[in-house]
Amino acid sequence: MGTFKIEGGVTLRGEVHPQGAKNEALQVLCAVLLTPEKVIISNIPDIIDVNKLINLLVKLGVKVERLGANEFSFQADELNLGYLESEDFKEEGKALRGSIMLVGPLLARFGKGYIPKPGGDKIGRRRLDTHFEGFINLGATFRYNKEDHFYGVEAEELKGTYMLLDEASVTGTANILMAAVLAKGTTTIYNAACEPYTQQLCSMLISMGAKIQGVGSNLLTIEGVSALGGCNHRILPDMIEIGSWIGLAAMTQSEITIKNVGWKHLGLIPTAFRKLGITLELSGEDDIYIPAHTNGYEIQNFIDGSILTVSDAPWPGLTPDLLSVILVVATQARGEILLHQKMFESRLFFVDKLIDMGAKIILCDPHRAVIIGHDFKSKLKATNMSSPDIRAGISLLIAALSAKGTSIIQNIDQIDRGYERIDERLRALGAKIERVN
Ligand SMILES: CC(=O)N[C@H]1[C@@H](OP(=O)(O)OP(=O)(O)OC[C@H]2O[C@@H](n3ccc(=O)[nH]c3=O)[C@H](O)[C@@H]2O)O[C@H](CO)[C@@H](O)[C@@H]1O
Ligand SMILES: C=C(OP(=O)(O)O)C(=O)O
Repeated sequence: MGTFKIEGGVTLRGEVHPQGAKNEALQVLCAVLLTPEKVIISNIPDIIDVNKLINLLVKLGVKVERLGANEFSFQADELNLGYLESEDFKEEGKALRGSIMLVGPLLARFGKGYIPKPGGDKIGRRRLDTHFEGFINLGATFRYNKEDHFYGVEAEELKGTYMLLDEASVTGTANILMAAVLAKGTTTIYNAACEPYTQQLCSMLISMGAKIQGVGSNLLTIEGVSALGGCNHRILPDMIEIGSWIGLAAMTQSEITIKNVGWKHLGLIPTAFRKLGITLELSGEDDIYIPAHTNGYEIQNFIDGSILTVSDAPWPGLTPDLLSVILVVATQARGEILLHQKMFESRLFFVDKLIDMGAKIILCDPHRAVIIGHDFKSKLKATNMSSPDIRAGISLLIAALSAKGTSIIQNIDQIDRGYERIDERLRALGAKIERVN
């Protein structure tokens, strides 16, 4: 596991180009299994999780060709389904959360889909009921081997039906959708997740020949077709990375322009940062300009004067993946905030490290923290820390960049899982960051 050494307190300046969205990439890469024809995907981020998934596709027999730095073609015309029952798959398949979405397309096209309990961030319980209940509704039989945590679904034929999901699971909706596009008849998925990731998956599937209505809403109607064809698909900019750059600019009091952000797909993200008092402007065609916050930033209260609460919610609510960044940015704001991470129960424990660095935070319970900002009157102190999950990792990195002195962050694979060449891109803005060992 690698380590970052960061000399904090340096003001940054310049332009950044966001990478393609990790969570969309994981969905659309799985969708290549739905057709024997060639699928070309561009703007694929070069990050650990995505590369692991591409590697799994290769092992499954998908022909993968690199066409450019972030562009690949995929052809799933001769698959080696025996790989699904191998020991290697049991190991490799659990290395990331996104691998769970291999199941839906495999079930739809080949009548069987298997997966070891997938990994991903250790941020609380991450159940898979929604996924498998969806497949069962479509007519699949389900089995689970408790000893080696191996899941399987099989079906001779999938039949469309109405289903109301028990929660608007992002990967669950994508998985069921990819099964339903090749099912017989009409499937209706109510309480579907509608994040831009899933909207993009829908638009890719439609260009492959799928019939889907309700894209962008929580009611998807899918009329099954007998086969899908190839397509070209471009992944959106990563909205979580964009939010991370906004937070980093504010906290390091740096002037930064984020290029080609896909503003109309950012939902409440700009609003959430503005509520913290951060100035950000849509500039040029589709860029975000953040001026240097030399006078700090002041958290707004609610209209009635009560303390601002920022909480997550399924889309179009605020994504849970940005709350850790918002939390760290609040440690230098003028004012107080209550941060409520509703979805995950273990995502806030990294605040201990921020408290060690001098941040004023009260962790009320695993889901809620009160943050009292320093208004830059006192800087965070550099320290040694380890990245527990991807978003806590980037938040600790932002804290280290704004802190006084030299910090060490271990376990940076957690950051590399989701942020492409982050150290290189930070250095281009003037940051003093090195990858040591
Ligand atoms: C690879 C990928 O795409 N990962 C994302 C995906 O994970 P993933 O698809 O695994 O997350 P889910 O949407 O299934 O659920 C996340 C958590 O939120 C809870 N939950 C979910 C829906 C709901 O309406 N209410 C509720 O409380 C679930 O019980 C679970 O604990 O979505 C999460 C929620 O946006 C993000 O954090 C992850 O980055
Ligand atoms: C939780 C996340 O990722 P994953 O679902 O892949 O663990 C994330 O991207 O913040």
